[in-house]
Amino acid sequence: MNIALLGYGKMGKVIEGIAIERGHNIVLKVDADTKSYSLENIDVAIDFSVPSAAVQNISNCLNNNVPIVSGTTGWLDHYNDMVALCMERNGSFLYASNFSIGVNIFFEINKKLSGLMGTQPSYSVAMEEIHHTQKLDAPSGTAISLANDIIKNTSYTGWKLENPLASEFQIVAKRIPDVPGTHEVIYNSEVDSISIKHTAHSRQGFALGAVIAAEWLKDKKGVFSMKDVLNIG
Ligand SMILES: NC(=O)c1ccc[n+]([C@@H]2O[C@H](COP(=O)([O-])OP(=O)(O)OC[C@H]3O[C@@H](n4cnc5c(N)ncnc54)[C@H](O)[C@@H]3O)[C@@H](O)[C@H]2O)c1
Ligand SMILES: O=C(O)C1=N[C@H](C(=O)O)CCC1
Repeated sequence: MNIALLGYGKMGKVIEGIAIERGHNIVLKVDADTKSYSLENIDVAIDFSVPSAAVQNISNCLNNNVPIVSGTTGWLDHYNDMVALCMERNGSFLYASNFSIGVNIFFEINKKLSGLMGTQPSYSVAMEEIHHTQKLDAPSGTAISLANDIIKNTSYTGWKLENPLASEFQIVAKRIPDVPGTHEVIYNSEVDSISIKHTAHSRQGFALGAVIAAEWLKDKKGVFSMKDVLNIG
């Protein structure tokens, strides 16, 4: 496949290596200083850029009939607009807050556990996410995905980074040098606690998942997530 990388930072570079290993060509790299570019002859674009650029990058692909895989976080207020544009253009759009297989399995465990805990009022929930110090958004996109499933399955109405209301739970976002991504969901009662935790050891899992998603999306039309690629959940 001919791949365009929209964002050539930490993730873009790891994705490049994996895509080449899997026999693909990186024919375009777009970064903050790119003045203009053409999407001609691109089979699929992969966007790992910055929150302020994601909507423009995704729209540009959809408007040029280029399938787009997006892993950028921190722009989801505009997700429904991108879904609408994809439908209007009969395009191909796949977003995932986390492309690693392990986290997508973790998402399913979180759904199951929150379903069980939803009927246990003696437990309260909290979440902790840890990432490297260059991360622009907090909490992480992955933490927001986990939180949305907890809210669906329990009586919690929302989350806050600080000072949650009684009906909300706290997401603690820590920034520590070089941490690729750790997420923990903790249920606490007077008598015990249950926690589930995912620890990424590097960016390889995110990047491999994004390339697999791009291979999967290339000849499909519609709006998808990593659940569709992995056929889980
Ligand atoms: N979904 C996942 O699995 C996953 C995994 C890791 C990171 N991420 C997300 O991916 C994004 C990128 O992460 P990173 O660690 O590579 O960050 P990074 O800061 O290392 O790289 C981002 C790159 O985007 C470039 N950029 C800025 N403006 C741009 C524009 N208009 N068009 C294209 N590129 C532009 C920057 O110059 C930079 O090189 C973040 O939002 C992060 O949260 C998602
Ligand atoms: O390094 C990052 O930034 C990451 N972002 C994603 C998120 O916000 O959940 C995935 C984990 C790494």
